[in-house]
Amino acid sequence: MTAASSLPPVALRAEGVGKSFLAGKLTTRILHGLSLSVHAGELTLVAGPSGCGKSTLLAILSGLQQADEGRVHALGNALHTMNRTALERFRLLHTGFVFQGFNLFPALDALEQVALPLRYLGLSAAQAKVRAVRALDEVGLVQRMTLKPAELSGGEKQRVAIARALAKEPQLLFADEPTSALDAASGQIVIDILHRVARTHGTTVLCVSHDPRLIGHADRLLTMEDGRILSDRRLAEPASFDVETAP
Ligand SMILES: Nc1ncnc2c1ncn2[C@@H]1O[C@H](COP(=O)(O)OP(=O)(O)OP(=O)(O)O)[C@@H](O)[C@H]1O
Repeated sequence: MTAASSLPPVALRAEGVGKSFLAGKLTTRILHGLSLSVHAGELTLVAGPSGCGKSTLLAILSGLQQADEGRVHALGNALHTMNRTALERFRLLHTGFVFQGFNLFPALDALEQVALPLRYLGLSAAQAKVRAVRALDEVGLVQRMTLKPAELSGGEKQRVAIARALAKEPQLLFADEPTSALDAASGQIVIDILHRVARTHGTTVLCVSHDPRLIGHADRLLTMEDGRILSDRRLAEPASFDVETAP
């Protein structure tokens, strides 16, 4: 496959996805028969105004929530047919998450934060430590791995959260407003890391955000409004792709 002339394989596909929420007695439709494809090894950014359904879309594409209608395929798996247990297993094996609020344990140091989920994957303590150190090195935090969240800056906390997600070596990385709580410089570092992860590991990175600083760093920008995709813009040449990085 020649990189510049064709797109990488599709890692995530939504077809006719609809979602409604009940608030009090009122049912509000959030996603309106939305369809999209996300390609492997790219950083795809979903932008749009607050409340347009970005986080709901991310939750459905990652198997955190189920759509009311439509079909969702992730790495070839039909998420819309899976029960809760199967979805949990899918997420454990294939996905990493980064959220605005970091979601770190206050009592654990950076190394422990990153190593802990690896134990759930069945790695020994020694294997988990090796992988955790490697992931912390990748985000430039190996020198600070004995520090707890209270001793780290916001940007550093988010980098620990990214390292925790990366250490699992997921094929899919989902980021929900990863830079919103950060100053410009820290936000820049975080988005650079996410882009590099997509390019060097072939990881499919789907990021939802209304932070305009992210746009210049994405390979592709999808704009949402009122539960629909309004525009789809490619910002960089498609990622080069070969069988070694294919999901
Ligand atoms: N579990 C839920 N129950 C009821 N309403 C919900 C639920 N989750 C989301 N919503 C509503 O769905 C709409 C879309 O929410 P969503 O978080 O997907 O939007 P968003 O584009 O990510 O917004 P923001 O940029 O502010 O995070 C909002 O009006 C929200 O209140």
